Amino acid sequence: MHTPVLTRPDSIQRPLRHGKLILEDGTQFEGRSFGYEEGRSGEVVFSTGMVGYPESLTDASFAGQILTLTYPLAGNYGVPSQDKWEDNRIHATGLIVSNYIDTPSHAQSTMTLSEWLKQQKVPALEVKDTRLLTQHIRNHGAMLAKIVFDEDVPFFDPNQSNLISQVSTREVTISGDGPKTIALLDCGAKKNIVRCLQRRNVRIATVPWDYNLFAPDIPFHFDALLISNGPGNPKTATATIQTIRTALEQKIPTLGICMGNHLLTLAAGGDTSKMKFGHRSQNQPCIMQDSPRCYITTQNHGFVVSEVPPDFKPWFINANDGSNEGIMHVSQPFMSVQFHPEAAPGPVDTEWIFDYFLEKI
Ligand SMILES: NC(=O)CC[C@H](N)C(=O)O
Repeated sequence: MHTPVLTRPDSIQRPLRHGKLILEDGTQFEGRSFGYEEGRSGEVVFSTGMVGYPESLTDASFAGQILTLTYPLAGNYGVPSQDKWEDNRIHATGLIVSNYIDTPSHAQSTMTLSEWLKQQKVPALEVKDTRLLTQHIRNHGAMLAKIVFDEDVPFFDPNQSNLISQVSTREVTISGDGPKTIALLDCGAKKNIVRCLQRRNVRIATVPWDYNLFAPDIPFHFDALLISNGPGNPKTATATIQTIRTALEQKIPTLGICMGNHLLTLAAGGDTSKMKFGHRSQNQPCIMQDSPRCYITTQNHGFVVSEVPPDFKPWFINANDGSNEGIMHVSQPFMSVQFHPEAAPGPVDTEWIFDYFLEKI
């Protein structure tokens, strides 16, 4: 009887190339490379989500960050086609995993995670003990780090520069159709924000982070403002903060998402600060104020609202650590959330935030 011979794909027998993850306090992790082999530096962060590496890597909010996945397997469902990504490229600076799986199995997979990282020129290491790395970040706080191969690279602090200007769109784009128009201030917007709005029959004018929405000659009329997610330190986006301030003065309904929560806070006279190690996962519990409801949310942020602006009240509070998860004006339709109602990846339990906002317009 014929015995089938099972051959392992060539890619499994890939040559081993080692690299190091070096933290700013000198801690080092040896790792096996499965991405592009060039040194890079940024801030090392961890995400405790179990899925969603295609969405997270293409989320511009991760620009400047080396993303550590605590779920022990990565790569096992491959990489979907570009229309499923959150932007048309990988934004994360690097990727750290425990076990890389080079034999994906998924109906929508078009390539392996390793092939994708190499194509996109993003380094990645399999360091095995991602638990130790994560405990280290939790104990000592967020820190700078670099992935190095043969040549050393200097540390780079992404929170000192305006990263939003690097990832925002350069042009005005009109999409969707409906009686109302939302101006979307693109600070690095995930594509699922526009997809969620398009499903709700609104017209969307996506504009650059520093676009002057109040210039007399802008080519569209808008009824409301949406401020997107985005990378880095909110205090560097001074042009966006100024635009939001004018929108509030003109009583334009405004919704902020994640970076948008920070920028609305700063525009309205509140304050933001950096958290010890941030929230990155798809199961962050947020309690809606004045209600018994707790929502399970997707999050990815290192900054937080530390001072709610005058005439605003907290809208959501994190059930784990009591931090602010959203604000709402006491009388005007101005609101923002720290989590991602557009999910991608993660639960869609808070997509109603879009409906709630659209009702206010
Ligand atoms: N997802 C986001 O918009 C992140 C906001 C900001 N860059 C932070 O880290 O807090």
